[in-house]
Amino acid sequence: MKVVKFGGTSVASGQQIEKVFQIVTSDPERKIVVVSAPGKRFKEDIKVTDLLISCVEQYMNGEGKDVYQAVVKRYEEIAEYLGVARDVVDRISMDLLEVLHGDKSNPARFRDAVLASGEDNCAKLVAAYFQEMGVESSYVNPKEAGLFVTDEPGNAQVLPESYDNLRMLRDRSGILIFPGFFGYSEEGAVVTFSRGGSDITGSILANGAGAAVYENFTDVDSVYCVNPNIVAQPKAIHELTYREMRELSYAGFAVFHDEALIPAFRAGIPVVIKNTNNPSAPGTRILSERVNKNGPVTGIASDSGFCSIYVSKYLMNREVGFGRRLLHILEDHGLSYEHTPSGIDDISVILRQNQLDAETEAQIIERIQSELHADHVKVQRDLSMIMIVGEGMRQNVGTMAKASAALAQAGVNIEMINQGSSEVSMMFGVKAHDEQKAVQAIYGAFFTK
Ligand SMILES: Nc1ncnc2c1ncn2[C@@H]1O[C@H](COP(=O)(O)OP(=O)(O)O)[C@@H](O)[C@H]1O
Ligand SMILES: N[C@@H](CC(=O)OP(=O)(O)O)C(=O)O
Repeated sequence: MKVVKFGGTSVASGQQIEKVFQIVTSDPERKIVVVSAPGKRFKEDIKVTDLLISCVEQYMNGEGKDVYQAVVKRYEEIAEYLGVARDVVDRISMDLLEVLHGDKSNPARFRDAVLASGEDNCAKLVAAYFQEMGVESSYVNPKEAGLFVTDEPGNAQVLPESYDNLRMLRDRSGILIFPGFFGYSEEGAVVTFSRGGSDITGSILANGAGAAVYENFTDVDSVYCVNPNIVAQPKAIHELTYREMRELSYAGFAVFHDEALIPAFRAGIPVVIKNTNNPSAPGTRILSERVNKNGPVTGIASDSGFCSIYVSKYLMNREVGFGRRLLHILEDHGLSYEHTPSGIDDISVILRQNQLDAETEAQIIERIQSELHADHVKVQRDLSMIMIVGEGMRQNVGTMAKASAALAQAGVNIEMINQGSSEVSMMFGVKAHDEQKAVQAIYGAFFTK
């Protein structure tokens, strides 16, 4: 049995959902189908989830209804194209209106309820279409199926008991259409995963239901060794380990959510990334182990929006607890960090800069100076992190030298280097305006020579 997930681009229009139908019904093993909310139909289009975010703002501020109408229009157009009965869309528009008029006393909860409706309504529509096509199928609600999550709005994590509950899905007949992106807290509230989280739902279901494989359908033939929006027609990756993919997704490969690997990995279920628009292409397989047929580097990922807090103090190396006290200050301000490259007398803490407003920055600098007696504290904003990943890097000498030489040749100044302790990754920090140039230079050094 297979669990199959279709991303936003795969359910963006009636034409796309026809392809979904063909793909699902062409293989009797494809039994559990996870869908996202309708995504972009063309480059400048707006995803339904993004429309719903605007809807939340409009309804919180008591403004107009035009975004609500734009959301309903997306479902209307899909239903019309597919010939789905009008009352299905009427129900969708009434349900969404009810959510929008619901309790707003907890804005994060209200937001999650509205955002989750994007996938929930899409699953209802797809199930109705499959039924009209004469295929036994049903919409499955995550609460009824037992997908329970932590009560962290916009950032839920699956609760372990969900896996046993979801095993029961195996016994249901027909094709099950399951909305991605959200589950329910133990108190019964809708809570979403982080953005792109329908990938996570698919992986949880694959684990719970004991699937033989988790197929993730998107709009590219494979995972490429570099973001195709940065390098034109990059090399395709045919096989990756879970560890490589987790590092690459975490560092910027938006094609698959980094938190979606663990549930499949724990159950040893292979993940296959495939293209809805070209389903016969073999795609990319993500497995526990692979034969290393490529060079030391498997992929190069990058992401912007980071800042670093640089702290120096003479004899820092001898001061027991310095790092702990520094991180404790960040913890007090509710900040999470990504990396901590360090030297003898200095340490940098890298964070996502959207967490650090000017006021928090000033408070933190003041505390580091007064409580830790640092010699120097400096915050640098607008950094990008570039991650080079590959299982083959463990046995290879000179990867760092080759990458830094490529950056020097391209005129990119390296702000910091961190050799990942996992031994399969290394990271370079550069100024955000150098990100593309840096990725292209490293790609050139490892993949075109
Ligand atoms: N290394 C990569 N390989 C393939 N695609 C990538 C990579 N990095 C970024 N992407 C982008 O990820 C997109 C697919 O992810 P996403 O937009 O979330 O699709 P979906 O609608 O299926 O969820 C691709 O169209 C591509 O632009
Ligand atoms: N629709 C949600 C969840 C998701 O996974 O979407 P997509 O499959 O389009 O990445 C989002 O936009 O975040």
